[in-house]
Amino acid sequence: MGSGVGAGSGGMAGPAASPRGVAGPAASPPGGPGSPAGRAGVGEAEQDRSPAGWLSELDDEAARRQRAGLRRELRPREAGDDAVDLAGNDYLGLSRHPRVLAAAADALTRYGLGATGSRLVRGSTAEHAELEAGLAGLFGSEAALVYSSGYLANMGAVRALAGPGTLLLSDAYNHASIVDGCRNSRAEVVVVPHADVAAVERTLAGRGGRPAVLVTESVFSVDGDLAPLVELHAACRRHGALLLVDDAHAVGLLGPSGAGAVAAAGLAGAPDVVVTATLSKSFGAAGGVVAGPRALVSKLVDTGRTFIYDTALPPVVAAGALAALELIRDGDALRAESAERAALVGKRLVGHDVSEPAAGVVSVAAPGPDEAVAWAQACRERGVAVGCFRPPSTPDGRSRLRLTINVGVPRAAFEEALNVIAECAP
Ligand SMILES: Cc1ncc(COP(=O)(O)O)c(C=O)c1O
Repeated sequence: MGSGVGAGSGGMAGPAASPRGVAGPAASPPGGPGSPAGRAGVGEAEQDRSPAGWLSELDDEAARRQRAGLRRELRPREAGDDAVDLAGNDYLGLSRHPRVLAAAADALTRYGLGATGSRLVRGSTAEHAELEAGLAGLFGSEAALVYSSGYLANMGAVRALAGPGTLLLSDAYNHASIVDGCRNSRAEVVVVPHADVAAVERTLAGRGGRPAVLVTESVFSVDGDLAPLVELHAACRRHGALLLVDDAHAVGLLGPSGAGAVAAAGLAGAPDVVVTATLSKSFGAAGGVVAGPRALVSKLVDTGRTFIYDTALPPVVAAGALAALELIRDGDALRAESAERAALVGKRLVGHDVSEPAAGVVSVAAPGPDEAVAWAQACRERGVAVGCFRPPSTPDGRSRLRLTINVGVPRAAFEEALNVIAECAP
């Protein structure tokens, strides 16, 4: 494995779970199985193999994570939680849209709660097929395949495109699901500096006849910046490499009819571009998708382990996502509102280092991790939920609040929330 992919996945330290998978040196929880720290606590002396010994080892690991500031807390959200949501990913507010709920309720009575089996056994319904056709239409691809999560879609797509003998380039800020897909592929993985076209070009120039694939997010999940897709694609074309783009944070918000950043870049349907996305953000639902050539989808159905050996997305969710897809296609007004609100953040938080939002994610830099935590906590106490990111979820020196634009929040409440943030983050 090349440099960097071993840096870890799913690192998170703040109150909110990190959507990012590669986050610098400490991203792998210390004490993880097989890690030096994990072994150190057991000691060089005889290891206690009894159940009690194992439990005490787990306690030791937890204590080490506590000391390193890596304990995470699950905070159940109650149905009536009236915090203004600037932390979730329900960008278009569709998770509660009446048409989405009606479609899901109807499917619930027809199919019951679960899919009852994997897609190839009992889990495929007309709703899945319709959703796949609709998503292929949205992305302008020949075909699309729905997964039970975006995580599994990314794992499956990377594995299908890259294997032993492939040179796999992965942006340094890619999501954990991509990082894990890279590890799982057994390709030679090179982590390229974030959004660095020249580094991609240089790395591809050294591929020496091997098949090569570049994988990147479009809109990055923490800072909300947009990868230079046109330039990255041109570099890939020059070197005969494939481009795999995770459009999770752009679908619904960017591009014609909300088709995403790949479509906005004029790359929809390009034969050397594959798109993945999740239905858990703008769709307000759950599930993931891989969109690309029919031959790729056929390979995924025949051989993709994260597709074949996983219980299907529940039909109730597929039906809700299908209704959300229609709303996304007709959602120009929602997209305009989202863009307006995103632009408002920088204007209201004057004096702060606010990122230039490409879509629905805006980050506000904090001087350090303690300030980021204190700001987020103060906001929460005043009824505003914001994301808080600090190392190891972010690189050192890049602690920040992550604000997401949810147009389901009434405009007045959103604007008042910005005032609260300005006061809580002096
Ligand atoms: C960029 C990106 N890709 C993939 C995923 C995984 O999607 P899902 O939550 O549907 O598994 C996420 C979610 O956090 C994400 O932010």
